[in-house]
Amino acid sequence: MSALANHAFVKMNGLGNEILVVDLRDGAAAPTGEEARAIHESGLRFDQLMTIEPARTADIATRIYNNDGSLSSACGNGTRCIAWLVMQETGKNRLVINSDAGPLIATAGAAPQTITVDMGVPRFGWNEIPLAEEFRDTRAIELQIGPIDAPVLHSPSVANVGNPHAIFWVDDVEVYDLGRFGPLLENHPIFPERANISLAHVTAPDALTLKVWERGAGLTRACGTAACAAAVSAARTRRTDRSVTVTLPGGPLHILWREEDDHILMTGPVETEFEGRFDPAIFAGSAA
Ligand SMILES: N[C@H](CCC[C@H](N)C(=O)O)C(=O)O
Repeated sequence: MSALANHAFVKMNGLGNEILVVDLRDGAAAPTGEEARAIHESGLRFDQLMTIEPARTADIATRIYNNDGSLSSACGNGTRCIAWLVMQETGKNRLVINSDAGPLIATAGAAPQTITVDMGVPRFGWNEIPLAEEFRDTRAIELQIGPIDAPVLHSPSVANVGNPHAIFWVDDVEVYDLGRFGPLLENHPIFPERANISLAHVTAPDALTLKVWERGAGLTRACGTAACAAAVSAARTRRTDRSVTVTLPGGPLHILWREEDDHILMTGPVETEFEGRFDPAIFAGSAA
């Protein structure tokens, strides 16, 4: 029987990005990808499942599962959610969180239930995204979708902010069928680790609108790492300044790509929805 049978969880969201938090500081084993997918498919739906785990060299550690069971090294909205929970429990207003993308610093925001996370430094090298072949200028790579002579989407910027992202620059995020193009681009052979796919519409030097097809999760109401990737790509292609408000379907995030050290600071809200325990029947079919 799975170690998660009857285990507690907290359902949260960050701007509507659905996050299921599982606190494993009681020593319970982390779920397998198959178990994470089984939880989602049981009807307890999420975009990402995030664990809270003990850490020797940080306040906590976390593991991030997409709802298809794949692991991600970064999740901005989910990191705000787990940081907020631990801050409520400990009274701390600053936490160090060990993630597969490295240590993240979370601090309590000025407004209630807002958190700022230092998401680290973006990487732009073709082999850091990663891409399957060399591209010297990752501000616009040769990738398009649609007829060769009249591509629907083309020349995306790519960035890695703990996970791989491709951002297509458009004049209206709603006129493209991202639900149809997203999986084709997510799984394109140019992305050996797949990629998160965004449509970005720059509306002012300090503002852009974003719509995201997430790797391993599909269309979501918000994606923190996509907001970070789009903000730094907009700045490096001189479309915006380094401090922008990114408006997603679920609402706005503020992103600052700090000049002095190139760290990305993401600020946004968290919301707690409900708590529960996993029905053992969820895991009946999984190998564990
Ligand atoms: N929703 C998350 C991103 C999850 C990324 C995941 N889709 C992947 O990279 O595989 C966020 O707020 O950053």
